[in-house]
Amino acid sequence: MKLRRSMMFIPGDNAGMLSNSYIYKPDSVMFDLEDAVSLTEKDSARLLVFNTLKANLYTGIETVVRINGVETPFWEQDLDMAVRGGVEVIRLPKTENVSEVREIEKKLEIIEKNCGRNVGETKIIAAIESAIGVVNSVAIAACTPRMVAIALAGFDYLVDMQTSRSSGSEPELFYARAAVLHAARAAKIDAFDVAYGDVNDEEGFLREVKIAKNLGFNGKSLIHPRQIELLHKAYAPPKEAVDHAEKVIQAAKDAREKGLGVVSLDGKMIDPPVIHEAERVLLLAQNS
Ligand SMILES: CC(=O)SCCNC(=O)CCNC(=O)[C@H](O)C(C)(C)COP(=O)(O)OP(=O)(O)OC[C@H]1O[C@@H](n2cnc3c(N)ncnc32)[C@H](O)[C@@H]1OP(=O)(O)O
Ligand SMILES: O=C([O-])CC(=O)C(=O)O
Ligand SMILES: [Mg+2]
Repeated sequence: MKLRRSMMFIPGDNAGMLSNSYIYKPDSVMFDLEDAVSLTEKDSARLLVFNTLKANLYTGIETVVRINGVETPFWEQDLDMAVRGGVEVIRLPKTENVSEVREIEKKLEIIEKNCGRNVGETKIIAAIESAIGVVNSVAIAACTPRMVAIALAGFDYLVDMQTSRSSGSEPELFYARAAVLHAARAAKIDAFDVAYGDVNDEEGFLREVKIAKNLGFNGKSLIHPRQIELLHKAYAPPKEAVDHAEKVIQAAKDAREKGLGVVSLDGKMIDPPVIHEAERVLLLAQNS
């Protein structure tokens, strides 16, 4: 089980941020070659990100590269560089349908073979940034074992929907959040909520984190290190939940040692999903 609460964007052309952001300890870092990088900087950013990956600075932090979309002239070079650099996950922006993922998969397989990596080793996260992406998200989430998560990307999505962010309960994101989350859960993969753009608005950020957490998202895409600790704290399980999870794991262990198939705790049956949830709670507690 892997924690994916915080995935922090780092612009791929910012050498300073690329070289020291491991200090902030997000669960994942996302080196961006897409919208954070201007057209004139695409080539130099690609090289900078390659050197960053090769330098192995981000031990214990999942590395993700957001490549440019398959409709651009950049994506094949982005993919080649990222895989050769040893990236763990490719984030595909503005994903609209399964055929785009298939194109990425085909190319990934060739690059992995060429550079001696295991075929299938490079994972994919599809970012859903449009109405058509939301509609197709069930198929996108389930289309390949490489897919480890899908992410809702609120900025582009709301432009496509011809609306903008409100504050409060954000009805404009409700359908997309619920749809993307169901697609992820049906495919048994992780789900990321939208990035929050106002890095100085702690209250607004936490309000949004609460919505995402209560709906069931694993975490959020982030754009500033200040958001990491706030997010991790909000996802920390309460003490009662941790105590209960410890009891569940102990009861399961005792039953296994006694050779019992059925586990019970305080008269209640403990089944595999309950044990799985207890493991998740303990993992969150250990890392918050
Ligand atoms: C719609 C989309 O596509 S969103 C995804 C693409 N966007 C991005 O990638 C943007 C990522 N974020 C950023 O570039 C920045 O946070 C900005 C531009 C929003 C604000 O940057 P700043 O004004 O420098 O913020 P601030 O002064 O508060 O930064 C404090 C420190 O955090 C660092 N920092 C800020 N954001 C980041 C980040 N995303 N990653 C790593 N370090 C960061 C700064 O370098 C600075 O470090 P220092 O103290 O060592 O100098
Ligand atoms: O992918 C993201 O989280 C950010 C983004 O591009 C968007 O919201 O349009
Ligand atoms: Mg976008």
